[in-house]
Amino acid sequence: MKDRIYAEPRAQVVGFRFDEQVASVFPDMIRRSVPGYGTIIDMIGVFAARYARPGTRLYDLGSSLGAATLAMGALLPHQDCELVAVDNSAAMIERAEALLRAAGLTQPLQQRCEDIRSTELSNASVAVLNFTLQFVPLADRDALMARIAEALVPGGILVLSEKIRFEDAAEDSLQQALHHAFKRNNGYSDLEISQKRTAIENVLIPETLATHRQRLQAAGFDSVHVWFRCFNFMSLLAVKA
Ligand SMILES: Nc1ncnc2c1ncn2[C@@H]1O[C@H](C[S@+](CC[C@H]([NH3+])C(=O)[O-])CC(=O)[O-])[C@@H](O)[C@H]1O
Ligand SMILES: O=C(O)C(=O)Cc1ccccc1
Repeated sequence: MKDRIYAEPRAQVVGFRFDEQVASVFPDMIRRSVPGYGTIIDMIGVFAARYARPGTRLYDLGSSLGAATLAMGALLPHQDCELVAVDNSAAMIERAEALLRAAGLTQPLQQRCEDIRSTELSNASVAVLNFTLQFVPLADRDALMARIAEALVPGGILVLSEKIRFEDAAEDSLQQALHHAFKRNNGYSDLEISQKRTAIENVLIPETLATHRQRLQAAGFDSVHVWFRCFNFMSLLAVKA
Protein backbone atom coordinates (compact mmCIF):
# COMPACT_ATOMS: atom_id res chain seq x y z
CA MET A 1 0.00 0.00 0.00
CA LYS A 2 1.16 3.55 -0.80
CA ASP A 3 2.35 5.78 2.04
CA ARG A 4 0.10 8.88 2.14
CA ILE A 5 0.31 9.38 5.91
CA TYR A 6 1.56 12.99 5.72
CA ALA A 7 -0.08 13.88 2.36
CA GLU A 8 -2.84 16.13 3.78
CA PRO A 9 -2.15 19.24 5.89
CA ARG A 10 -2.38 18.56 9.63
CA ALA A 11 -3.31 21.15 12.25
CA GLN A 12 -0.74 19.56 14.54
CA VAL A 13 1.94 17.02 13.66
CA VAL A 14 2.56 14.67 16.58
CA GLY A 15 5.61 12.46 17.23
CA PHE A 16 6.17 9.55 14.82
CA ARG A 17 5.09 6.11 16.10
CA PHE A 18 5.35 2.63 14.62
CA ASP A 19 1.59 2.01 14.83
CA GLU A 20 -0.84 0.06 12.63
CA GLN A 21 -1.07 2.87 10.06
CA VAL A 22 2.72 2.97 9.62
CA ALA A 23 3.02 -0.84 9.59
CA SER A 24 0.40 -1.06 6.81
CA VAL A 25 2.46 1.14 4.43
CA PHE A 26 5.93 0.37 5.75
CA PRO A 27 7.49 -1.38 2.71
CA ASP A 28 6.54 1.56 0.47
CA MET A 29 7.55 4.17 3.08
CA ILE A 30 11.01 2.77 3.75
CA ARG A 31 11.83 2.11 0.10
CA ARG A 32 10.88 5.67 -0.93
CA SER A 33 12.52 7.25 2.15
CA VAL A 34 15.84 5.45 2.65
CA PRO A 35 18.32 5.55 -0.22
CA GLY A 36 19.80 2.09 -0.85
CA TYR A 37 17.35 0.26 1.45
CA GLY A 38 16.90 -2.66 -1.01
CA THR A 39 20.64 -3.03 -1.52
CA ILE A 40 21.28 -2.94 2.23
CA ILE A 41 18.68 -5.67 2.85
CA ASP A 42 20.22 -7.84 0.11
CA MET A 43 23.74 -7.38 1.53
CA ILE A 44 22.59 -8.29 5.04
CA GLY A 45 21.84 -11.69 3.47
CA VAL A 46 25.36 -11.76 2.04
CA PHE A 47 26.88 -10.85 5.45
CA ALA A 48 24.83 -13.58 7.14
CA ALA A 49 25.95 -16.18 4.59
CA ARG A 50 29.58 -15.26 5.22
CA TYR A 51 29.66 -14.72 9.00
CA ALA A 52 26.96 -16.99 10.46
CA ARG A 53 28.47 -19.83 12.49
CA PRO A 54 26.72 -23.20 12.91
CA GLY A 55 24.69 -23.53 16.11
CA THR A 56 24.47 -19.79 16.80
CA ARG A 57 21.75 -17.13 16.71
CA LEU A 58 21.18 -14.32 14.22
CA TYR A 59 19.40 -11.33 15.75
CA ASP A 60 17.36 -8.81 13.76
CA LEU A 61 16.91 -5.98 16.30
CA GLY A 62 14.06 -3.63 15.40
CA SER A 63 12.90 -6.06 12.75
CA SER A 64 9.75 -4.20 11.57
CA LEU A 65 8.22 -6.49 8.91
CA GLY A 66 11.18 -8.91 9.00
CA ALA A 67 12.92 -7.90 5.75
CA ALA A 68 16.44 -8.46 7.15
CA THR A 69 15.39 -11.73 8.83
CA LEU A 70 14.04 -12.96 5.50
CA ALA A 71 17.19 -11.94 3.62
CA MET A 72 19.37 -13.77 6.16
CA GLY A 73 17.22 -16.90 6.21
CA ALA A 74 17.23 -17.11 2.41
CA LEU A 75 21.03 -17.14 2.16
CA LEU A 76 22.03 -18.96 5.37
CA PRO A 77 24.13 -22.05 4.68
CA HIS A 78 23.42 -23.56 8.15
CA GLN A 79 20.10 -25.10 9.14
CA ASP A 80 20.96 -25.21 12.85
CA CYS A 81 21.11 -21.43 13.24
CA GLU A 82 18.21 -19.70 14.97
CA LEU A 83 16.78 -16.46 13.59
CA VAL A 84 15.52 -14.06 16.25
CA ALA A 85 13.44 -11.04 15.15
CA VAL A 86 12.73 -8.46 17.87
CA ASP A 87 10.48 -5.40 17.69
CA ASN A 88 8.46 -3.56 20.34
CA SER A 89 5.70 -2.55 17.92
CA ALA A 90 2.81 -5.04 18.15
CA ALA A 91 1.52 -3.85 14.75
CA MET A 92 4.87 -4.63 13.11
CA ILE A 93 5.29 -8.01 14.83
CA GLU A 94 1.76 -9.12 13.86
CA ARG A 95 2.29 -8.35 10.18
CA ALA A 96 5.81 -9.77 10.21
CA GLU A 97 4.48 -13.05 11.61
CA ALA A 98 2.26 -13.59 8.56
CA LEU A 99 4.96 -12.50 6.10
CA LEU A 100 7.62 -14.74 7.66
CA ARG A 101 5.24 -17.70 7.82
CA ALA A 102 4.37 -17.26 4.13
CA ALA A 103 8.07 -17.11 3.22
CA GLY A 104 8.53 -20.63 4.62
CA LEU A 105 12.04 -20.22 6.05
CA THR A 106 13.66 -23.53 6.87
CA GLN A 107 15.57 -22.44 10.00
CA PRO A 108 14.11 -22.16 13.50
CA LEU A 109 12.64 -18.68 13.98
CA GLN A 110 11.64 -16.74 17.09
CA GLN A 111 9.67 -13.52 16.97
CA ARG A 112 9.66 -11.38 20.10
CA CYS A 113 7.49 -8.35 20.78
CA GLU A 114 10.06 -6.91 23.17
CA ASP A 115 12.27 -3.91 23.74
CA ILE A 116 15.73 -4.48 22.28
CA ARG A 117 17.19 -2.75 25.36
CA SER A 118 16.10 -5.64 27.56
CA THR A 119 15.60 -8.64 25.24
CA GLU A 120 17.82 -11.63 25.97
CA LEU A 121 20.94 -11.71 23.76
CA SER A 122 23.41 -14.63 23.67
CA ASN A 123 25.38 -17.00 21.43
CA ALA A 124 25.09 -14.66 18.43
CA SER A 125 27.25 -14.73 15.31
CA VAL A 126 25.27 -11.99 13.53
CA ALA A 127 23.40 -9.00 14.96
CA VAL A 128 21.56 -6.48 12.79
CA LEU A 129 20.47 -2.98 13.78
CA ASN A 130 19.07 -1.84 10.43
CA PHE A 131 17.88 1.74 11.07
CA THR A 132 16.85 0.96 14.66
CA LEU A 133 19.51 2.45 16.98
CA GLN A 134 18.48 5.93 15.76
CA PHE A 135 15.15 5.47 17.61
CA VAL A 136 16.72 4.33 20.91
CA PRO A 137 17.09 7.13 23.50
CA LEU A 138 20.66 8.52 23.40
CA ALA A 139 21.21 7.66 27.06
CA ASP A 140 20.58 3.95 26.39
CA ARG A 141 22.72 3.47 23.27
CA ASP A 142 26.10 2.70 24.92
CA ALA A 143 24.66 0.01 27.20
CA LEU A 144 22.77 -1.64 24.32
CA MET A 145 25.91 -1.72 22.17
CA ALA A 146 27.95 -3.23 25.01
CA ARG A 147 25.30 -5.94 25.46
CA ILE A 148 25.36 -6.76 21.73
CA ALA A 149 29.16 -7.01 21.67
CA GLU A 150 29.05 -9.21 24.77
CA ALA A 151 26.49 -11.56 23.14
CA LEU A 152 28.58 -12.11 19.99
CA VAL A 153 30.90 -15.10 19.60
CA PRO A 154 34.50 -14.36 18.50
CA GLY A 155 34.45 -13.36 14.83
CA GLY A 156 30.78 -12.38 15.11
CA ILE A 157 29.47 -9.23 13.45
CA LEU A 158 27.08 -6.34 13.89
CA VAL A 159 25.58 -4.65 10.84
CA LEU A 160 24.66 -1.11 11.94
CA SER A 161 22.68 1.02 9.48
CA GLU A 162 21.77 4.57 10.49
CA LYS A 163 20.69 7.98 9.29
CA ILE A 164 23.63 10.19 10.27
CA ARG A 165 24.34 13.85 10.88
CA PHE A 166 27.48 15.77 9.97
CA GLU A 167 29.53 17.97 12.31
CA ASP A 168 30.01 20.56 9.56
CA ALA A 169 26.78 22.59 9.16
CA ALA A 170 27.19 23.16 5.42
CA GLU A 171 27.88 19.46 4.80
CA ASP A 172 24.90 18.47 6.96
CA SER A 173 22.48 20.76 5.12
CA LEU A 174 23.73 19.62 1.69
CA GLN A 175 23.30 15.92 2.58
CA GLN A 176 19.81 16.60 4.01
CA ALA A 177 18.89 18.53 0.87
CA LEU A 178 20.06 15.63 -1.30
CA HIS A 179 17.96 13.24 0.79
CA HIS A 180 14.93 15.50 0.32
CA ALA A 181 15.58 15.57 -3.43
CA PHE A 182 15.62 11.75 -3.33
CA LYS A 183 12.22 11.74 -1.58
CA ARG A 184 10.81 14.32 -4.01
CA ASN A 185 11.85 12.10 -6.90
CA ASN A 186 10.13 9.17 -5.22
CA GLY A 187 6.82 11.02 -5.30
CA TYR A 188 6.68 12.70 -1.87
CA SER A 189 5.42 16.31 -1.93
CA ASP A 190 7.15 19.13 -0.05
CA LEU A 191 4.25 19.03 2.45
CA GLU A 192 4.72 15.29 3.07
CA ILE A 193 8.47 15.77 3.48
CA SER A 194 8.10 18.68 5.88
CA GLN A 195 5.32 17.12 8.04
CA LYS A 196 7.27 13.84 8.29
CA ARG A 197 10.38 15.81 9.22
CA THR A 198 8.47 17.44 12.09
CA ALA A 199 7.07 14.07 13.19
CA ILE A 200 10.50 12.42 13.45
CA GLU A 201 12.28 15.46 14.91
CA ASN A 202 12.59 14.29 18.51
CA VAL A 203 12.04 10.61 17.73
CA LEU A 204 14.80 9.77 15.24
CA ILE A 205 18.04 11.21 16.70
CA PRO A 206 20.93 10.85 14.24
CA GLU A 207 24.55 10.90 15.42
CA THR A 208 27.82 11.44 13.53
CA LEU A 209 29.87 8.62 12.02
CA ALA A 210 32.63 9.51 14.53
CA THR A 211 30.24 8.98 17.47
CA HIS A 212 29.14 5.61 16.08
CA ARG A 213 32.77 4.53 15.61
CA GLN A 214 33.67 5.56 19.18
CA ARG A 215 30.71 3.70 20.65
CA LEU A 216 31.48 0.54 18.67
CA GLN A 217 35.13 0.63 19.70
CA ALA A 218 34.26 1.25 23.36
CA ALA A 219 31.83 -1.68 23.25
CA GLY A 220 34.59 -4.06 22.09
CA PHE A 221 34.35 -4.12 18.29
CA ASP A 222 37.91 -4.26 16.94
CA SER A 223 37.28 -3.31 13.36
CA VAL A 224 34.60 -1.07 11.91
CA HIS A 225 34.07 -0.72 8.16
CA VAL A 226 31.80 1.68 6.29
CA TRP A 227 30.46 -0.61 3.56
CA PHE A 228 27.57 1.59 2.34
CA ARG A 229 26.88 5.29 2.28
CA CYS A 230 24.46 7.45 0.34
CA PHE A 231 23.79 11.04 1.43
CA ASN A 232 23.02 11.01 5.17
CA PHE A 233 22.48 7.25 5.38
CA MET A 234 25.19 4.69 6.01
CA SER A 235 25.78 1.13 7.04
CA LEU A 236 28.72 -0.23 9.04
CA LEU A 237 30.14 -3.71 9.41
CA ALA A 238 31.62 -4.13 12.90
CA VAL A 239 33.59 -7.28 13.70
CA LYS A 240 34.31 -8.65 17.16
CA ALA A 241 37.78 -10.26 17.42
N1 LIG B 1 13.53 0.02 21.79
C1 LIG B 1 13.07 -0.70 20.76
N2 LIG B 1 12.88 -2.03 20.89
C2 LIG B 1 12.41 -2.77 19.85
N3 LIG B 1 12.12 -2.25 18.64
C3 LIG B 1 12.29 -0.93 18.49
C4 LIG B 1 12.77 -0.10 19.51
N4 LIG B 1 12.83 1.19 19.05
C5 LIG B 1 12.39 1.15 17.76
N5 LIG B 1 12.07 -0.12 17.42
C6 LIG B 1 11.58 -0.60 16.14
O1 LIG B 1 12.59 -0.36 15.18
C7 LIG B 1 12.01 -0.30 13.88
C8 LIG B 1 12.69 0.79 13.08
S1 LIG B 1 12.50 0.62 11.34
C9 LIG B 1 13.58 -0.78 11.08
C10 LIG B 1 13.55 -1.35 9.68
C11 LIG B 1 13.90 -2.81 9.63
N6 LIG B 1 15.07 -3.15 10.46
C12 LIG B 1 14.12 -3.26 8.22
O2 LIG B 1 15.25 -3.61 7.90
O3 LIG B 1 13.14 -3.25 7.45
C13 LIG B 1 13.44 1.89 10.66
C14 LIG B 1 12.73 3.05 10.14
O4 LIG B 1 11.48 3.01 10.09
O5 LIG B 1 13.44 4.04 9.75
C15 LIG B 1 10.52 -0.12 14.08
O6 LIG B 1 9.81 -1.26 13.66
C16 LIG B 1 10.37 0.12 15.60
O7 LIG B 1 9.17 -0.41 16.13
O1 LIG C 1 11.69 9.59 5.94
C1 LIG C 1 12.70 10.08 6.42
O2 LIG C 1 12.93 11.31 6.33
C2 LIG C 1 13.70 9.26 7.10
O3 LIG C 1 14.61 9.80 7.64
C3 LIG C 1 13.62 7.77 7.12
C4 LIG C 1 12.52 7.16 7.88
C5 LIG C 1 11.92 6.04 7.33
C6 LIG C 1 10.89 5.42 7.99
C7 LIG C 1 10.46 5.88 9.21
C8 LIG C 1 11.07 6.99 9.79
C9 LIG C 1 12.11 7.61 9.11
